[in-house]
Amino acid sequence: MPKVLISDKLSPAAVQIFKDRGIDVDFQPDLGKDKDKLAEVIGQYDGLAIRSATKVTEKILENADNLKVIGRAGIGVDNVDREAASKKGVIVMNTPFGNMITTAEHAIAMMFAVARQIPEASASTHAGKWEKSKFMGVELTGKTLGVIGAGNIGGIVCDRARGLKMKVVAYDPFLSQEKADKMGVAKVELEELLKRADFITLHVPLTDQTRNILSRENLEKTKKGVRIINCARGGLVDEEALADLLKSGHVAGAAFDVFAEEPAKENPLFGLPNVVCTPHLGAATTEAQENVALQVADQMSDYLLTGAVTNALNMPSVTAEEAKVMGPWIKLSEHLGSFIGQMTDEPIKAINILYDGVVSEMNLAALNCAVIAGIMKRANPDVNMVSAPVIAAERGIQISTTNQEQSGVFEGYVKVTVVTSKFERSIAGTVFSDGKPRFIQIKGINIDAEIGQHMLYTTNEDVPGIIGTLGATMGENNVNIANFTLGRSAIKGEAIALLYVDDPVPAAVLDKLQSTGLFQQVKTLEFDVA
Ligand SMILES: NC(=O)c1ccc[n+]([C@@H]2O[C@H](COP(=O)([O-])OP(=O)(O)OC[C@H]3O[C@@H](n4cnc5c(N)ncnc54)[C@H](O)[C@@H]3O)[C@@H](O)[C@H]2O)c1
Ligand SMILES: O=C(O)CC[C@@H](O)C(=O)O
Repeated sequence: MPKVLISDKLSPAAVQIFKDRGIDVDFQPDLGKDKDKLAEVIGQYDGLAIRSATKVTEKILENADNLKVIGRAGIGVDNVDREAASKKGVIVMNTPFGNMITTAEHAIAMMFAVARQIPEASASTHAGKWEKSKFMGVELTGKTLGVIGAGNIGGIVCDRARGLKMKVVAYDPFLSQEKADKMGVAKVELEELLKRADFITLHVPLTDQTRNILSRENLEKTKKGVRIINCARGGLVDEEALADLLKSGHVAGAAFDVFAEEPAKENPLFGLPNVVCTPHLGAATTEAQENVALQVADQMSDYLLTGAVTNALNMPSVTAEEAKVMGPWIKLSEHLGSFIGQMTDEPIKAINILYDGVVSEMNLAALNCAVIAGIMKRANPDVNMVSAPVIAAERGIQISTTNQEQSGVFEGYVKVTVVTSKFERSIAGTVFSDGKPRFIQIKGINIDAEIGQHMLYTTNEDVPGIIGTLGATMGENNVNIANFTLGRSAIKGEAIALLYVDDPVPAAVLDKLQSTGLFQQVKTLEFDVA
């Protein structure tokens, strides 16, 4: 039974889902804050469900020998070392939609709060003062809202702001003109947004491109009296520069939910007038927390129990239905990769994968991962479909794919070709109606080989006596043959044999075959047929 650790304060709904799905779950909501303890226990778990308090560092991952999936109940995964997770073969998934409405509403609430100085007016009223003239606000109607990042949350903010009769301008290099028109927003460059906006709200992830996007220089380009809202990530705005501009009166107000350092105990913005701050509450509603907890528990359970992949950031998605239909093709792809990997001692420069017929309509991204994993396992048996593409990219291996309509007698097949500086090698395979993968072509020679755990591959010139020699040598050495497949390029041309045997062929038997002088190549192969 797979075992999952919940190391942050997730809604109890998640615990119930895991239990209902037959997963053993440990709910330890404060463990995420104790990195030493987490590193000590993580090795026991197949899954880790988190919010933002748990930091999944390279060091934690080093100890996570059984971990298969990390599920973030939320959107931002900046608390997970994704690169280290990918290299370790651990899927990282998030719940991109569960808290988007709640967070967008928080941004709108922050905009109202800063426009009307509600927190300060409330504190003053609580204190028995009646300072009516002190808290003069501004209307939102007719004002221009500048939205930086018009994705899921930014898109909802645009929609709500239009409902408030604001003019909306959006800066997002990935927003198409068509989508902007549909949303009723003006797509602008950042410079123009800075010049035009009365309010600016940020909804981008923190990346190398967005870090400090509101730098001192950019803040100085804003309209005098602008108000700035950040409910996305700390680090997007130069907080020192913003504090200076608030003090000088250039910026009229700011509303921040996220800070460069969190938990924020000290910050240049703290204590300044008309700065509204909340402690990263963007996603903190009952509805959103329930949504993300249910989603993350379902997604993680699906993966651990069926292999279905949803909302993964380091692996193509595979639905439960696809996982079922594609299972044998994924296995075949891994075997094809494994054959090539075991046969190739040279550094690989490129991998070309051809998908023909029925398989060309499947989820090719997942099949590619399986081929690459099969190839890479030769060098590192711990490689899986998540880590293999990362390792291949690190090694500069070019991956290309072609898909074509059914071209021959098979309903579909996969052909893998690797290119090294010395040669090209290819192998093709298919899945028969019994759901069993078969090799159907090696080096352009047609065969029909069942795939077993232990196999022997030989190449030779097509002359009489080869079958007898192979059979007799195996028999004399007590190696039982389960299946024997032959193929040749032409009469007296190049010939190959694939033997599926019950036990690994001992090295002494390989030497004996080599010493006959009949074979160009004699090679044992192992396949993970489980
Ligand atoms: N405060 C909170 O509690 C809270 C809750 C949820 C999400 N968030 C954060 O909100 C942010 C946005 O989340 P989302 O779900 O809308 O993400 P999203 O991926 O749907 O949208 C992000 C948008 O940013 C755009 N973008 C990327 N790079 C850009 C750049 N250099 N300049 C301009 N635009 C760029 C993308 O094209 C995309 O449209 C994330 O950082 C997320 O972590 C915060
Ligand atoms: O879990 C939270 O409270 C914050 C979540 C938020 O930052 C997110 O990126 O989804």
